[in-house]
Amino acid sequence: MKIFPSSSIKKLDAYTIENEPIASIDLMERAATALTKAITDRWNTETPVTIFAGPGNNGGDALAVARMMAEKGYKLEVYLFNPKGELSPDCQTNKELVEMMEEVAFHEISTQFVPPVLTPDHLVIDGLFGSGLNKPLSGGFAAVVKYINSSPAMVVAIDIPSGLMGEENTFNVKTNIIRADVTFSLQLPKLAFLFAENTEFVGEWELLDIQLSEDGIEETETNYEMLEIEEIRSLIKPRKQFAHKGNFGHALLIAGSKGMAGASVLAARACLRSGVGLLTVHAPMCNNDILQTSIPEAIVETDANETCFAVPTDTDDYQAVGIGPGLGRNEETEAALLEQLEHCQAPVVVDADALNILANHRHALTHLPKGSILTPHPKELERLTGKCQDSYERLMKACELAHAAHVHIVLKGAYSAIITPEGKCFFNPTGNPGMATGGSGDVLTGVILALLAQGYPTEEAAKIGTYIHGLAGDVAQKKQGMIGMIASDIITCLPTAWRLVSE
Ligand SMILES: NC(=O)C1=CN([C@@H]2O[C@H](COP(=O)(O)OP(=O)(O)OC[C@H]3O[C@@H](n4cnc5c(N)ncnc54)[C@H](OP(=O)(O)O)[C@@H]3O)[C@@H](O)[C@H]2O)[C@@H](O)CC1
Ligand SMILES: Nc1ncnc2c1ncn2[C@@H]1O[C@H](COP(=O)(O)OP(=O)(O)O)[C@@H](O)[C@H]1O
Ligand SMILES: [K+]
Repeated sequence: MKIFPSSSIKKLDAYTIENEPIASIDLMERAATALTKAITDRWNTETPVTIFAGPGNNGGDALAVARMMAEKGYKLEVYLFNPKGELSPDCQTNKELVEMMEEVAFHEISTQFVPPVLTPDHLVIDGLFGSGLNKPLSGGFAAVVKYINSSPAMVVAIDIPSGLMGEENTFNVKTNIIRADVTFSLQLPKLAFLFAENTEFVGEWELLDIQLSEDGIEETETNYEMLEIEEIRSLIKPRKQFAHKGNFGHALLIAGSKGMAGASVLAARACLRSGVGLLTVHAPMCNNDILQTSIPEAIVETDANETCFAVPTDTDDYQAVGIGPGLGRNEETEAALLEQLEHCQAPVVVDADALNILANHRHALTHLPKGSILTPHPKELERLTGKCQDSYERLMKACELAHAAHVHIVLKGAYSAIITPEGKCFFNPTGNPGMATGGSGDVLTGVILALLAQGYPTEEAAKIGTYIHGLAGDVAQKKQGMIGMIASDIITCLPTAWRLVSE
């Protein structure tokens, strides 16, 4: 599913109007019908409703919703803010229709605004501004937003909370943004919905289908997309009847140190549960017995060092290398990692401590093997790029890094972003907060490593791996609950996740 910036949404709107064809007022009617259904499905006619409409088409939507809800018997009060004495044509049309309805208490505000009483029983519908917002709210509009936010009423936002920009909010005035409980967004999600710091504004969000032109969506380019199960399913290669383990690659995992054998065990198990033909784990001597007993399917190659990774190994026989989980950061490991990366030909998944080491040797970032993937969580990314003020800036910096280093980046978290060197971002919808537990990231490294070893192109390996990892987390959450689940449960649920997307 594509995610468009506000500028493209306008074009898509125009494309639909021209090519369906449909009059813009009828498209607004379609949006309002979907919005009214979504709202009336949740709140009954007993709910006192106060609607705040702005001068543009977001306000037009709100006024059309007011008319439709009044027709269904809701008791409504409507405030239309028109300080410039200028409304969009469709907003004007809907104003005239609402004005005529006796059952609606309608107020058009040009200067003085006496705020209505809002109780905890009230439902506020926010239709002040939508995708046409072009600067932070200020003056009278900011005052209305603050009033709504300080009220005890439930708030539903139409399309996007008023005051929130669709993409970048780094320099926005946060106090002047509606804090919605629910956002009913039209057709496609906005990039801003995917950022943690915006949940306080967006609340729960739901998409409403208003049948914007499918051809228009297809033809309109964007750098942002949400992954969907159908795409992942189409990427997974079926196994041939006469397949043998040689067809599924030999992966090398360089992981673990004294006290952190667990990270290597988790990554190795996840790799084996993701279809790899053979797996060798390179580990310090002290972890040999742990690995041999806990993962009989893996081959263990011991480092010359007792407690940490210190001697680079030959990677010629491997189709992919995973490096980082539980590696530690001592000097010997640092030197070994840099040398290992310099001489490696196979694509590498670089995670955890390997990323932290690279943060101290940024020059090495531009010499990573072709097809490599970095899997940082936000803190690890900031060690590589410098501090970021918010998720949007972090995403932009990750895009710059992916471009400069010619690597793919999986920026982890809720809606993990898979970023290509060309600047495309694919957001992952699977996963849940139960995965915020030590070791979850090690599991992801193992899954992506297995896919690279099987010969999946880098972008596909990152997309499939991230999606499956989250899906396994969702299966684990259903079985164990968010609080009780641990990283090993994600591994246990990998087979079910694979079956869900491949059978
Ligand atoms: N997606 C779709 O296909 C469909 C979309 N639809 C709906 O249309 C909505 C978009 O409507 P829109 O383009 O008219 O913009 P909207 O947000 O109402 O505001 C524009 C007005 O605000 C003003 N303005 C801007 N910033 C301001 C500020 N800080 N402070 C003060 N004023 C400010 C700006 O004035 P300007 O600055 O340009 O003079 C202009 O007058 C969309 O969110 C959805 O609800 C559906 O109806 C049908 C299908
Ligand atoms: N709230 C969440 N929603 C979805 N996925 C999450 C959430 N929290 C964590 N995850 C996933 O869990 C993994 C955590 O990785 P990481 O932070 O590296 O953990 P660790 O270092 O403990 O292995 C990532 O893949 C991340 O996307
Ligand atoms: K709004």
